[in-house]
Amino acid sequence: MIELRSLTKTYGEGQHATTVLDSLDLTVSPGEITAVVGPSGAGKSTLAACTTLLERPTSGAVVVGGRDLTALSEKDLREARRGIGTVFQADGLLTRRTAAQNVELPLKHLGVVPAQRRARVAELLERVGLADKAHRYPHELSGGQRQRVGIARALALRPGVLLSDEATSGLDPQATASIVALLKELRDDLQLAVLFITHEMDTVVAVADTVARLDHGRIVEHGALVDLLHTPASPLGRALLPRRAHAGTTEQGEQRSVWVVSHAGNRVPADWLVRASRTLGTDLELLGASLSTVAGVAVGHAVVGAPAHLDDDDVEAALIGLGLHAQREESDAAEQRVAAQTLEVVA
Ligand SMILES: Nc1ncnc2c1ncn2[C@@H]1O[C@H](COP(=O)(O)OP(=O)(O)OP(=O)(O)O)[C@@H](O)[C@H]1O
Repeated sequence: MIELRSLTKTYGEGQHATTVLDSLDLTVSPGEITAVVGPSGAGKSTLAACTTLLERPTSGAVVVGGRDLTALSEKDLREARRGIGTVFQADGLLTRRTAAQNVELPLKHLGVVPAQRRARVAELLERVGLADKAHRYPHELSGGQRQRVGIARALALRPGVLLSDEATSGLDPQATASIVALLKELRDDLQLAVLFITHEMDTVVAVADTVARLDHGRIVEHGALVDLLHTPASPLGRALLPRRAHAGTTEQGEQRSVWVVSHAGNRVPADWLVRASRTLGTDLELLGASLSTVAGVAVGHAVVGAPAHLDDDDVEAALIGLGLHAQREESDAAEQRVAAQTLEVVA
């Protein structure tokens, strides 16, 4: 478990002081992946650096396994840091060492005897699916494989916490998916607490149990991924599953009302569109959808067009009656507002 308590980082002094992390509180429990997202300059890198105490926080506590790292002497801190494994965007592997030798490094530094080192390295490479690549050099591995070696190395000293700072950024979708699957396996098998810092919203939806949005050094939104995706009013939920704008007229020029529909829970019948159309006595039109299953729960939204002659209250009642959230899009301006909000979060 890792707890950041009232973490504050201020650079400079007096008039020139800039507070980059502002009394930030965040807890990641064992067996949980928490993603931290936020626009450029929000403080994500500073958060990563302060979590490992590579940067000293100005105030606040970083508690790992019950110990406040900020209160330790340099010697004790070196030892306590072993509780946090780190993986960064640049894999940081030594180019003239093989995968096995790279994974072995932290064990060597710690003075683990050779026979034990070999056994542990073999176990770690097996764990990340690279047992057959032990003697390859980094340039002989793909980006995703190099990142797996980095993860194996981060796990060498059996940390309880894994800090991933943009570890999947720059990887292709397939490699990202394989790293995401590996992190989930490690979360479950080793009960790791994973702090996953990223700017990639797709990856957040694939990997996170909980999500925190960082803005100007503060956590401005925080919750279970599924809850955020089920809350149409949540800027983070919208940024995680952005929607496209749809016109208020059909291709034939007929007026229609446009509704954004999302699952309010898990009890929505699969044929909701057919049922709502039947209730209203006319076909609703599916204009777009972004639906998926996260942790066994249907999430996402659909955009539905209804003929203009229908009463808004009737359309809303038909959709809500099926366990859906339904919100009528008022105008193009409303869409632009949503798009702007989404960009603000993602940018
Ligand atoms: N050493 C420093 N001295 C002064 N200001 C700094 C220092 N390091 C970072 N900052 C400022 O802190 C703010 C947050 O920077 P940080 O790199 O943590 O953001 P970020 O969310 O990681 O951004 P990005 O996604 O672009 O990497 C920025 O405004 C940056 O200019």
